[in-house]
This record gives sequence, structure tokens and C-alpha cells, in this order.
Amino acid sequence: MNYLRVSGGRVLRPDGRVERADVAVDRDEGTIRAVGSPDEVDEAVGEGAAETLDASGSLVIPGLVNAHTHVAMTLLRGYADDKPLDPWLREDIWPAEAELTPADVEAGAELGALEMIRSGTTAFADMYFAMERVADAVDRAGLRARLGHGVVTVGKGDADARADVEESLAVARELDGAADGRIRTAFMPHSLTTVGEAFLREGVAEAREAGVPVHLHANETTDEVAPIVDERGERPMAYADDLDALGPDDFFAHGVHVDDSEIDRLAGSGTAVVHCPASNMKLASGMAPVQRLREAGVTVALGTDGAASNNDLDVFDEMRDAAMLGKLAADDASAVPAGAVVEMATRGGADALGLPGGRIEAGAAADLAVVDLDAPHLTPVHDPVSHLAYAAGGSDVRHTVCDGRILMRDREVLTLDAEAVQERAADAASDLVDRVEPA
Ligand SMILES: N[C@@H](CCSC[C@H]1O[C@@H](n2cnc3c(=O)[nH]cnc32)[C@H](O)[C@@H]1O)C(=O)O
Ligand SMILES: [Zn+2]
Repeated sequence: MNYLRVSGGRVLRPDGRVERADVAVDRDEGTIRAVGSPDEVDEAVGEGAAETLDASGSLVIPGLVNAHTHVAMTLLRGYADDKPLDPWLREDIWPAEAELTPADVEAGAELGALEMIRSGTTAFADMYFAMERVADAVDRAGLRARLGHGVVTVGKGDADARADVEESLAVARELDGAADGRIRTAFMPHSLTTVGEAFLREGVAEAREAGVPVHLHANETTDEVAPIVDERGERPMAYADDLDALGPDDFFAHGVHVDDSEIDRLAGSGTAVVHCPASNMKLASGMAPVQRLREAGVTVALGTDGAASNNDLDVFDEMRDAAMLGKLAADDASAVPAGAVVEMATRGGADALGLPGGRIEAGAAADLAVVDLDAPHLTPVHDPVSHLAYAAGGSDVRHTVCDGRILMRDREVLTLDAEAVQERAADAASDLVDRVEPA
């Protein structure tokens, strides 16, 4: 067997225990073949590993999942800060995005992929446009992703609006299974207020027929909830239910302003929520009731949202922010503990996106990250899970593996030319800003 051995480390197992173990990866299948003591692994797969990754002094964890982002927004990192969602989108972000070319989107997506690989993320969900270019970047980077074209119909004529919906459905049908199956897709209306009812109803029905999930921004701000309640006399998740947009394959970003009836609807339907704590804090959107969502049985994942509202794509930051904000929201220091946020960033993310991975166990997808614990800010190690949630950062990741392939070894990214990617993105971003604000 053509196998990769991750040796000498401690491993975070699906039950939350951390144990000394080696991991044997079947590189042809892209799956984990064995996890155990060196002797156990020798017995299971033999001694002749084709390649070895050293994990001594390190913790082997499932690859992190960034379950909601707009990856090419890396080009707008630090472009417009310190504003609430609606004026931020209308006055700054949407005018800049109107100037983005497909080549810009590809440059931004590559930069995001590079940043994610370097911080131990192996899978993400992306809502944007020029998605075939994002797919190319994902393919080259070696990551896994669930991709969709974001639809906005408000402020557009009927033909343009319809074309946007059709584009999202076409992307969902055509890109599904790309990059040797590492790319899956979804129908992605931007939100329940930025897409008109008839378009939502038709689009969701077609998505169901095509067998692709639905992903949208939901209950992000009170400004977004109020018009639905005023105009329809029902909460947004009741409206979503009426649109047939709730189900076990569907995943909604934010879920900040959800009441108990909506939490019950999400739990009952199996719809996952992607919590984006940094974006919610930065745009002052509010505090999602993460503890209550989890207690109700909702699958909760973590997302960075775009780099313009975060301002990075490091899921370690999201774990820390989720634990901190979750406690504040619940007014309870025992709420959203370390183990919960680690679970949300790994298995929760994989399950929300319906992608393999999220677990270090035999038979699971070989998506993993090796975190170096030998650092002043990670000493001593009373509890490695506590460190993942509260003390470690993306730059502590030594190696990143996705689908059995090494994407980063000893902090060197093998699938992308880091320098060229960074330079291309910086150039694209400065040209973009010049087009938006002519000198
Ligand atoms: N085809 C659409 C594009 C939608 S992509 C998804 C959009 O979500 C925007 N976005 C980024 N972060 C957030 C957020 O937190 N809430 C809502 N929208 C966001 C992002 O800038 C992008 O415009 C069009 O014609 O405009
Ligand atoms: Zn978003």
C-alpha cells in the first residue's frame, strides 16, 4: 500500500480523548487506514511507509473546517472596517465587488487557500461569484470545498435577477464532484431579504430536484429579521420552512437572532448553523445563542465569514471567539467550553457541509493538521484541547494533509507557490481599489 505515516505525536480522537498514537494514511484512497501505537500501526499496514510526517511534540487533529466564507474577499481585507452590515455592504463592499473580474476572484481565492492551508484548514464553504475560478484554485490547492454562486435579486430587473438564480443552479449542477470529488456544491441565495420570494421558492425547488443543499445568510442582524416579521407576520425560520429551505443537508450562516421557535425548527429539520463569531462582533450584529442551539441538538459549525469582516481566515481564532462570545451570550462561564468549539471546528463543520473528514479514525477521510505544541505560549500542556481552543493559533500548524495528500510540510506549502500567490493577490487588490476610487 502507498501509505503516509504521521508518527510520534499525540492524536485527538473523536471522543475528545488525546492519546499517543501514529496515524497511517492510504494515499491512494485518501483515507485513514489505522490509528494506534507504533506496533499496532505496523501490524495493520506494515512498516514500509512511502513517506513520514514527524509529529513528535505535536498534536494531530482533524483538518479544521471553515464552514462559511467568501474566500476571494481576502482582496478586500482591511478595505472597509468599523461599520454595521448594511451600510458596509452597500457603501463599500458591493461597489468594490462590482469591479471584481474572474481573474481577481481566482487570485483572491488562491490567497485564501494559502492562508487556510497555513492555518490547518482542509475544507471550507464558499459563497461568491466566478465560482469556476474558485474551483480551479481549490483544485490546485488540494483543499476540499462546498461551493456556490451567491444570488442577490433585490434592486435588479427581472431578467438579471432570474439570470443570477439560474447561474447559482448551473454552478451547483456543473461543479458538483469536481477536483476528483473534493468539490461539492450548493444553491446559495444570499439571504431571505436580498432574494425575492418567487425566486427563493423556485430556486429551492430546483435545488431539491438537483439534489444539492441550500446555504444562505439567516437571522444575521435585527434589521434583517424585522422586515420579514413585519411583512409576513412570521419569523424568518418559519418563512424558510414554508419555502422548503430547511433540511438535514442545508446549512445557514449566522443564526444570531433566532428565537426558541426557530431553534426548534432548525433542530427538528436537521438544518445546521454556521456560527461566525468574529464577523458578528466586528459588524456588531449580535451574539448567537450557541449554547442553546447545541443543547437543542442543532449541528453548529464555525465560519470566518469573508476576510473583510474578520479580518483573517484562521479557524483557531474562531474557536477562541466562539468560546468567549458563547459564555458572554449565555452569561455563564461554563457555556460553550473548549471541547465544544473544537468539535464545532472539526466534526461539526464536516457534518454541516456534508463533506467527509472531521475525525481521526480508521476509515475517515485523511484530512488532518499537525499542531506544534512546543512553543512558549503553549507551555505547559495540562490539556491539549484547552490549548486548541484558547492558546494556539494557525501559525502553530506544522503540517496540513487533505485527502491523503500533504499540502504543507514543516510550514512549506507544497501545492501553491506562496510568494507568487501573495504577489498576484496584492497586485490585483491594489488595481481593484484604483478602479473603485479613481485617483
Ligand atoms: N451574485 C451576487 C453576489 C453575492 S455573493 C455573496 C455576498 O455576500 C457578501 N457578504 C460578505 N459578508 C457578509 C455578511 O456577513 N452578511 C451578508 N453578506 C455578506 C459578499 O460581500 C458578497 O457580495 C450579486 O450579484 O451581488
Ligand atoms: Zn457571509
